[in-house]
Amino acid sequence: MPTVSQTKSRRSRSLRQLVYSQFLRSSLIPIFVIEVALLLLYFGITHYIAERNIRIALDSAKLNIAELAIAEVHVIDEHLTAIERVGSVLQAHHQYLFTHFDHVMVANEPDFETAENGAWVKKGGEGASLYYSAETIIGSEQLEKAVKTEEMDPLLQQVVDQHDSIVAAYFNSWDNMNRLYPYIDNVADQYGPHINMEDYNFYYLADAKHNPDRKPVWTNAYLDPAGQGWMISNIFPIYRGDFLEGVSGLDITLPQVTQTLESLSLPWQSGAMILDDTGTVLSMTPEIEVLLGIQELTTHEYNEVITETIVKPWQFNLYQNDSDSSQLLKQALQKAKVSGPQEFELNGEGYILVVNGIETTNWLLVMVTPKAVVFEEIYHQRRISSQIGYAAIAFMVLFYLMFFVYLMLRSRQLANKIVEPIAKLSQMVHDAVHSSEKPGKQPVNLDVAELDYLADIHRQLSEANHIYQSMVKEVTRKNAQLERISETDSLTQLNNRLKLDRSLAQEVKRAERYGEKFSVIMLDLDHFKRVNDNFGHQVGDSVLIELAELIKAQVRESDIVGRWGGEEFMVICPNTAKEQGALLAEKLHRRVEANHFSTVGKQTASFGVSGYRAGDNVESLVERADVALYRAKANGRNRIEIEHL
Ligand SMILES: Nc1nc2c(ncn2[C@@H]2O[C@H](COP(=O)(O)OP(=O)(O)OP(=O)(O)O)[C@@H](O)[C@H]2O)c(=O)[nH]1
Repeated sequence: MPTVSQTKSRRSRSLRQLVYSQFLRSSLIPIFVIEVALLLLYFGITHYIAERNIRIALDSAKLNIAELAIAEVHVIDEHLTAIERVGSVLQAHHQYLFTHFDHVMVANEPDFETAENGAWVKKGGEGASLYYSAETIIGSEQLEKAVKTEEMDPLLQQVVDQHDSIVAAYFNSWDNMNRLYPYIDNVADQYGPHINMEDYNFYYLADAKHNPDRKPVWTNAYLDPAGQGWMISNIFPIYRGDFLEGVSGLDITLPQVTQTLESLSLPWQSGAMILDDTGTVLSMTPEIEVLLGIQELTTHEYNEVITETIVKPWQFNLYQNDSDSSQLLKQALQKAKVSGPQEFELNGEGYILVVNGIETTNWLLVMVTPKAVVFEEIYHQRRISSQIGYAAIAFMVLFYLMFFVYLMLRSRQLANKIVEPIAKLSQMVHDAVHSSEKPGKQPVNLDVAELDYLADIHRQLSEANHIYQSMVKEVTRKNAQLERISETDSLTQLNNRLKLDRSLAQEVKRAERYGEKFSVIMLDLDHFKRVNDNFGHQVGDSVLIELAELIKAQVRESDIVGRWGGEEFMVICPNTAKEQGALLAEKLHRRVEANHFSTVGKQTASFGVSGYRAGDNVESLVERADVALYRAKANGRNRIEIEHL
């Protein structure tokens, strides 16, 4: 017998699934949606704030850097102006010397000699060194100049000794004389035999053609012939009247310029460089070296004599170097000149570039600031915000998983709480429907009031149903009893005429359908009237009862025996041909004849036998048996007659 759960419809969902899906819809999905929305909001807001902060910080950084750059330019400008002031003193002194050349008196004349290479130099090691190119013929004029310019030495010495940034002070004459402090021991070897002053920038830049205003002039970076490496010079012409006697100068090495640059208080790990008017990097801080991928020139190995101006290689020229970094810097620089601080990107890093002119020299101070440093704090904040966000996501996922498991368990519990009593109730109904047992009177406790109520109603219904079923059974039994009575002869307890008629009809149908044979025996006691007359009706009745039992005892179980009426009986023999029916009649005849009936003694009976023929009905079949019986009576009784063919 299937249980309730087994008979569950396949299309319907179980109550447990229903409860679970309701939980899912009403709790989990809304929570998930809200949490995702909150996270999106969080990330959106923090992103917006960070971007806004970056924009504000960028603007303020640009402003700060620009202001700072102006201040730094002032510092450099002042530095250069201070050197120019020193130069002016030197210039005034040298001009005075030449203006009053005739009156100059020198106490201790130095000794001179012609070096091996033909250059004419001062001996000794006192004051400044003196050099005359071998190409200049040393006459009295040259000797006088060499001697009288000894007057320059104390001031040259003082200038160099008192100013850290000035490494050398000198005077170069139009006829290729060089007087330079500090003293160069091997000056002839250092300069070589020939020097043509007009070939060097530290001379020609100050001449009448390049410097008609006779102002102090700053050279670009060049390689010092005097052996001090890479440097720049502040030079100024020395005129006697309109005649250019020569050019005096102060030397500053590039490392010193760089030192000045590095001493600037640059914010945010900014780098700085000074560009001269040709676009050559005069000096740069290490940050710019990294950016440009070149190393600043500091020292120089003097393997050869410097015979002309040697400027920095083309790689140092921002306009000529075609590397990506140089090009980027150049573009940013040109834009910055027009519209202020510029942003550019190099190797995935963002930078801010600011440029300012250094008035004194016409150079440019370029400051480059990495954005990452400017925004470090903001980036840090953003990283923290992101980390908080990711932690929130992780927490949310964890929480959601835990909540999911919790709700699943809860929903299962709830589903069980609802499902189990319903299943119990369903099983009860199922059992009650399929069981004949009387339902119990005890009320059922299902822990759910509504279900208990339902169960109680069901119990009452079951009780009523049980009573109804009992009544139906009783009625059925009575009906069956009535049917039996209606088909039974009350005297002999054999089948009555009604039952015999029904059986005959049934056998006729069966014979028609299956082609079976069957036969009918009709028997009638002979002269029964006499029994009644002689012994009374009651004795007659008992004779009939005795005969009924006798017949019953002789026939098969499958034969149908009945009282046709009065003292006339019938035996229906299914599946029995007429001939066998006749044999049975014979047997009955002998038994009746042999029987000693109580009170009345011997009795006889007459028999008529007929067999089913195709096309027969009950009437025709019975009539032929009846005719045969009549013939038996007519032929003397106590005999058997079989129907005629
Ligand atoms: N005691 C008793 N007698 C019955 C019953 N039914 C019919 N009889 C009698 O049976 C007798 C039948 O008589 P008849 O028809 O003349 O037949 P018979 O005397 O047997 O003569 P045959 O049949 O010609 O040999 C009548 O006297 C009926 O009253 C019954 O139920 N009980």
